[in-house]
Amino acid sequence: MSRLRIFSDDAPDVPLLTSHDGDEIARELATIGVTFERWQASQPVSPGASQEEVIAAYRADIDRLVAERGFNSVDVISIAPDNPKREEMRARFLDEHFHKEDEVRFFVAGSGLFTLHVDDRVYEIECVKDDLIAVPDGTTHWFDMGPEPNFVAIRFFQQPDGWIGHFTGTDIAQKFPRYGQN
Ligand SMILES: CSCCC(=O)/C(O)=C/O
Ligand SMILES: [Fe+2]
Ligand code: NI
Repeated sequence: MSRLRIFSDDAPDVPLLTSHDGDEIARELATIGVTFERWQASQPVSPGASQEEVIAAYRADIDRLVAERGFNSVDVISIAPDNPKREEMRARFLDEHFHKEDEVRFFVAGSGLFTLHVDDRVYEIECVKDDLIAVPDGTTHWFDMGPEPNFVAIRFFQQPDGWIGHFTGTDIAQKFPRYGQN
């Protein structure tokens, strides 16, 4: 189940709000310019589906988003718990960073934990199957796929070079819960 927790950035142990309600999550995130939606596949997506099959199942929503936001490319990233590179893949996103484009991800399967740092608040969002999150460019954040990562996600890119992270050098991400800690 999707979950939003909001913290003060100096109190990682005490959530100010916890919600599993999709409409409430969308409302809270909209206050910081983040879009949260739930999408339904137009046809079943089997566990071993190709990129093309995954994209075809969400074609209408993908086309809508591309028309609204002008993306240049769309790809599918997939990681299983036995991936031999899982530790380095996890580590890549664990520290606070931002992008010079919106970070837009749709979870076709599995889950992951996005944490956004906006002003003096921290917004932790557990995204699960069917969740779309769009984080505005410049928003400082980190992402934890957990020690046994398991997700398939569609990524949308505006810039031609794909994923580029700008790391802030802070240690705030280490002070907040890792995925699955609570
Ligand atoms: C679900 S893909 C997430 C990894 C990523 O691209 C990123 O920038 C996390 O912050
Ligand atoms: Fe990111
Ligand atoms: Ni709960």
